[in-house]
Amino acid sequence: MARPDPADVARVTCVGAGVIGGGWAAHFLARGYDVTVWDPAPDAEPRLRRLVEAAWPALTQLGLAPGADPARLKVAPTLEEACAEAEFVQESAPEKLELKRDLLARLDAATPPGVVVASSTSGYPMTDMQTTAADPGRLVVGHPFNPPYLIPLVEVVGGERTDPEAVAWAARFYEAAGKSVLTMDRELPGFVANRLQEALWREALHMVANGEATVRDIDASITEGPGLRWAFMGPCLTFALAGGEGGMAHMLDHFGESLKSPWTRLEAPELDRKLYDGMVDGCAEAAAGRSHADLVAERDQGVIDVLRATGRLPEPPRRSAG
Ligand SMILES: NC(=O)C1=CN([C@@H]2O[C@H](COP(=O)(O)OP(=O)(O)OC[C@H]3O[C@@H](n4cnc5c(N)ncnc54)[C@H](O)[C@@H]3O)[C@@H](O)[C@H]2O)C=CC1
Ligand SMILES: C[N+](C)(C)CC(=O)CC(=O)[O-]
Repeated sequence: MARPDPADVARVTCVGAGVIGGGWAAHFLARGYDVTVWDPAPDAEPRLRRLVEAAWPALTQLGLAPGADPARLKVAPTLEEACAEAEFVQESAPEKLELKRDLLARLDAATPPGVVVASSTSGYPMTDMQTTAADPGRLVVGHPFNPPYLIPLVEVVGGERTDPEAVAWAARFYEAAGKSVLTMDRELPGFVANRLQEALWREALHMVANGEATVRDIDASITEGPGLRWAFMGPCLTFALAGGEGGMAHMLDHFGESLKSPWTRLEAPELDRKLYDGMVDGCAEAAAGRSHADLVAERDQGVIDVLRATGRLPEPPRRSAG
């Protein structure tokens, strides 16, 4: 078994180098790891290097590990070469169940025995993805949030055939890599945060589909409203304060009944052409001329400012992982 101590990992492999795989690569590079990436798309490498370059100013503000350098990013020509010396593998391929199943089995075959392989899946239970791997025991979910180089949370959970030791190892590894870990002891599609986000998202889509609110209204209702509180106090404690000095007990006595009135729609709306175009056009209008790169820079600075303002800037890494 070639599973190093989580704090001693020096070489990480990222498979799939899109929004999330590229974001993971930037995070691990900034934390001083040697990062090898494999992605089958012909344009993957220039896309990845652009993403890392765009992320680096934010990462520099947060503090780089000694020796951290984008030059320590290597792009491998094959999956097998990418995994041959990996001490940890993060899979971030498209969210398609069959693809994940096949890919995780290939990663398992190509990675040294015992090394943990984590999937970035947004919601598939590992039990459904680990069905064809020869060693399903080392396969875990490590669900990040975009961008993984700034949002601390990663949700960690195993499947029915995952070795609990691999789950515990992954949690310790992510902590050593500067993440904030929520370890789940059972599987739940969508884990914790995406179940919450999806409920809100379904409702947003219904409101746009029905012409009840615009994309701008929906975004402003969060950024000018509950989003300000959620950055530092979750929905439960926030609502406990809605009960005044009576706290959550008074909140439930007062507003419990209204939960039964049909405020929200739990069925997803049909994603027809009209809704699709309404969301795409609404977002273009809300962007108000800002390019994708502008929005990424604005978001990155915003996250750093919120972390700083709420006293949660991560400790800068003190030593190189390599
Ligand atoms: N976009 C997001 O906000 C988040 C996405 N995730 C999860 O991360 C994973 C990746 O999503 P994104 O980065 O958004 O997708 P993406 O579409 O930006 O990137 C996917 C990458 O995978 C590559 N790819 C295609 N086939 C592949 C294969 N067979 N093996 C390896 N790589 C392959 C593509 O070339 C592409 O570069 C998904 O499981 C998704 O659910 C998790 C958290 C947030
Ligand atoms: C859109 N998404 C469901 C893929 C988002 C996530 O999984 C987490 C995030 O970054 O919000």
